[in-house]
Order: sequence, then structure tokens, then C-alpha cells
Amino acid sequence: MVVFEGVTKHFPARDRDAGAFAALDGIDFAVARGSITGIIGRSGAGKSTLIRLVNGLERASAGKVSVDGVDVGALDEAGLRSLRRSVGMIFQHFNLLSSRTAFDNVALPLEIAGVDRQEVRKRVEPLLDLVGLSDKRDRYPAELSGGQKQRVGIARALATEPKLLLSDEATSALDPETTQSILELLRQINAELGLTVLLITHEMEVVKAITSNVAVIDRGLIVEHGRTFDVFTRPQHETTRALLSASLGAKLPEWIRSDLKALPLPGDRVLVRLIFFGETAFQPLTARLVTELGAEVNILAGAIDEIAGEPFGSLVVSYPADPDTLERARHFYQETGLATEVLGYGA
Ligand SMILES: Nc1ncnc2c1ncn2[C@@H]1O[C@H](COP(=O)(O)OP(=O)(O)OP(=O)(O)O)[C@@H](O)[C@H]1O
Repeated sequence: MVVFEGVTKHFPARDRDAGAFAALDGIDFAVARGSITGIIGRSGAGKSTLIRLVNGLERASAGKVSVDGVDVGALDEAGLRSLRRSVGMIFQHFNLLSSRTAFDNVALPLEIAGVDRQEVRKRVEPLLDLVGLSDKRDRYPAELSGGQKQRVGIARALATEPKLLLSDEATSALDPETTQSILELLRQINAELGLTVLLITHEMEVVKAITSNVAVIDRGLIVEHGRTFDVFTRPQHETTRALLSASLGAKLPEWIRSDLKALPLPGDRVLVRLIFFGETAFQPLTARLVTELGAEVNILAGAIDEIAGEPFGSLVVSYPADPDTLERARHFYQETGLATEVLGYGA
């Protein structure tokens, strides 16, 4: 649906002598039709720039961005206007016009497209109904809650019947409960209207809750991408691990985490996160681990979590970090296919 091929975006560097600065540095990535795809990354990694290239708010310095086979960079003004009708966008701060009612905000893109008043009414009313705001149609943004404003934003984004919806931190200004209801609405729109959703967020909970696919961007490069379940349960890149560490699975108590070392001292124990999913979730692997290691295994934390509707469990254990035990553990993990992550070492 959206394809990035060798996409680079330069901005003039702040320091005039430094030349150009690459906000995106060779992005190759495709967003599957019908998916809800998340882009995550640290602040300044290039998420907004990436999404703004999709509807032509920015132009790539090199490479190609295409939407449904259309090369966005090659479009003239008329082409861009037509593209923006097929690509809706929602924003963190809703971007509603305060002088227009909910109805008139949703109607705006249709008025701009020259749709006549009767047709506008025919299209806007079902949209207000879809987002659950029929009774608020004549309210002004100032009279609506954050969640209701975002619902107006979503209805407005859907007015021109787009195939793709871009979401730029759409739930970041909302409380957790309202976030859940907006995510539920996005999920419904994705399922019922077959709309592809590309969202950027710094909220891992959002990614976990609704995306089917995720890409991790770091300093202008996609460093990891795949099914959300796979990326979240078996993160390969250090940036992904850092982004996920606070939000996923069993959380280590702070007093243990703050004492963790990157390398063991003699007599230290290793702290390992064991991740259970699929086959491994149904086997008594913890009991076997204790037997196989022949060493004292402590359980420090455990949780059952859910990613994109699939359950998985994680358990943080510690055992002696001597070479024999580590070798037996490595062998056991290899044999059972248990996913693990070494968190560090401690006494
Ligand atoms: N118009 C611009 N001119 C110059 N530099 C820019 C411009 N837009 C973005 N940048 C720079 O490009 C880099 C990527 O910015 P971008 O907004 O895409 O990051 P982000 O991942 O969305 O960050 P955040 O999560 O903080 O919004 C940043 O270093 C930013 O300062």
C-alpha cells in the first residue's frame, strides 16, 4: 500500500557550515494493505518526517515514496490534492477549526472538494454516527472532550473515503481510558472499512494493543520491522529493547534493576528474562530449567501480557553466572526454543 524505496530526507543543518542533516537516511520499507502498522522510535528519530512524506507534506531528497503505486514525489499540486483525498490524517492536537461545529469540521474536506450540500449531509451524518457523535453534531470543539474531539478528527479524516489513514500521535493527549476507546474505534474502522492505518506513536501500549506490524526507526533508519508479536517478544535491536523495556512483560523491581551490571564479577548471578509464547507457553519449562541447571534458580518477576491479541508470558529468573551453569542453560534454551534475554548480572 505504501512503499518507501531508499528514502532520504535532508534538512539544512542548524550550523550553516555543517551542510545538510539527514532526518531519514535510506528507508526501505513497505506497509501492507489492510494492516495497522506502527512506527516507533525515540524522539527525533524521524517518525513525523516519514509520515509526512506519505501525504506529500514533505518531499524526499532522494528515493521514492509510493502510495498505491503512485509516486508521491512526482505529483504536481493537483495530484497532491487528489492524493490527500485518498490519505486521511489525524493528529495529536486534533487540529479542528474552533469556529466550526463538529458537523461542519467533518464537512470541511468535502466542501473543499466541491461536493454539494445535500451530498455533504448524506456523507457526514453516517460518519458522525460511526464515531458515536450524532448527538454532538452542533457542538463546537470547545464544548467537546479530548476523546470527542479526536472522534471528530477521525470522522473528518474519513470524509473523503480514503484508503489509508495516517495517525500522528493521535492518542498522546488522551487519558488511558479515552485512548482505549479511540483505539477500539480505529480497530473497527480498519476491520469494517478495510482501511490501512499507519500510525506513529511513542506509546508502546498503543502499538501492543492494535498494530499488526511494527517498524522501529532509529536515527533515520528502520532498524527492525515485522509482525508486532514477533518484534515485541523477540526484539533484536538495542533500540527496540530500550523502547520496550519499560512497557513489556514482567517488570523488575527498581532496587534490582538499579544494581544490574553489564558484566559479571566472580560469584555473581545472571538475570534472564524467559519469554513464553506459542508452543513454549504450554510446557512445564520452568520446572525443567531448575532440574537441567542443577543450580538454585530464583524467580524475580513474572507477568502475562498480550500483544495484538496474542498472549505471552515472561518470567525473570536468576541463577549462578559460572561457566558450567551458563553452558547448561544455553544448551537448554537451544533445545527447547525458549526465547531469552540477558538483563544483566548481580550479586
Ligand atoms: N523542517 C525541519 N527543518 C529542520 N530539521 C527538521 C525539520 N523537521 C524535522 N527536523 C529534524 O529531523 C529530525 C527528525 O524529526 P522528526 O520530527 O521526524 O522526529 P520524530 O521521530 O517524529 O520525533 P518526535 O517523536 O519528537 O516528534 C529531528 O532531528 C528534527 O529536529
